[in-house]
Amino acid sequence: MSFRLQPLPPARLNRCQLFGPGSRTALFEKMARSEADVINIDLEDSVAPDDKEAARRQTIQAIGDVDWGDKTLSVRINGLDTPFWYRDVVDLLEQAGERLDQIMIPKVGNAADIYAVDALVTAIERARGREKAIGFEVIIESAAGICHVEEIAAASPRLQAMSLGAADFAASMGMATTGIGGTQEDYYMYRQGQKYWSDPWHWAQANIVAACRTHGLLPVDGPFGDFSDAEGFLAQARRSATLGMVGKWAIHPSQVALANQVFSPSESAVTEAREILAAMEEAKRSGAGATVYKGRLVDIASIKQAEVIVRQAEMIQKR
Ligand SMILES: CC(C)(COP(=O)(O)OP(=O)(O)OC[C@H]1O[C@@H](n2cnc3c(N)ncnc32)[C@H](O)[C@@H]1OP(=O)(O)O)[C@@H](O)C(=O)NCCC(=O)NCCSC(=O)C[C@H](O)C(=O)O
Ligand SMILES: [Mg+2]
Repeated sequence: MSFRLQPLPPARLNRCQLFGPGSRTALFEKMARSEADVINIDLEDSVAPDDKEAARRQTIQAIGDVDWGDKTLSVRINGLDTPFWYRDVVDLLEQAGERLDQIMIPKVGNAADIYAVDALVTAIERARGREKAIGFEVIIESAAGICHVEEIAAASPRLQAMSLGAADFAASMGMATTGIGGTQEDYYMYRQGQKYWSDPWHWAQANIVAACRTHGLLPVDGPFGDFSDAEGFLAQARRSATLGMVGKWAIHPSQVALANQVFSPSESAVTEAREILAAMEEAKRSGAGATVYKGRLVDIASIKQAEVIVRQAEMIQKR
């Protein structure tokens, strides 16, 4: 292990981030009543250019008016290549109350993008005497973003989470697909007359997880477009969880329970984790650094794995 310890990510639940357009006010109360841990009101791509101003105004109003409970409340601003983003930031920071937790910055390409938004946010926070520092979450959804993923993860102490945005990512990379996440028909190995499907999102996800874990951010899987395909969503989410991601977006309420199911540890996993911690305590007392649990080796690394599961279970219990 390097002498520099791996920082822990923010200690909060992020199993599901439910999105809704800032232009569809009728959805706000429904989003607030959902079981999602994070709410993302969108001012970016789900809002038509002519509706941007109204969506921004309605979003600011709803941040104060709606009871969001204990959810993390985040607003996705417009991209830095648009004329809308600075006004999103200024109005949100000047007019929305302290209930706003985060802003989500889309299509980030390098650390300077974060620096620019941070400078603006910091100036407004100081000028207005805002008490709570706004957190940032970012979307990696371009070739530049994935190339600079590590410097982006390190770019600001405001950063809490990083998501893969499969749709824009596929477009930026020139991928031959219009699917948003999930298995792609033509991405397969072929052997002896059989097709074996592989995962075209895997390498980008693994890079995001490594950057996030290095800098103490929450790695999150983005949207799965076909909300009528629950099995496809579950398979994608399970792969993401296996790689180390902590949650997934929902672009329709039907996906919330699916994400919560995958990213909550099962009762048996929690029991097993607690038993491993107890077995390792016992081993430590007798001066051993490793022991056998259910016929397999467990050691100091197993303690860290078990602690992640127990910490997650404790946060869920507290909700
Ligand atoms: C996808 C939708 C446009 C579908 O809306 P709708 O046709 O109204 O769906 P249903 O009729 O099936 O809705 C059933 C009930 O659920 C409520 N509903 C719908 N959507 C939501 C929601 N997001 N949150 C809460 N509740 C919702 C309906 O009102 C119905 O309620 P009731 O009548 O009382 O039964 C819509 O779901 C939608 O707009 N989704 C979010 C789209 C969005 O925000 N997209 C942006 C994120 S994805 C992205 O940007 C890509 C990414 O950046 C990348 O590059 O990968
Ligand atoms: Mg996008």
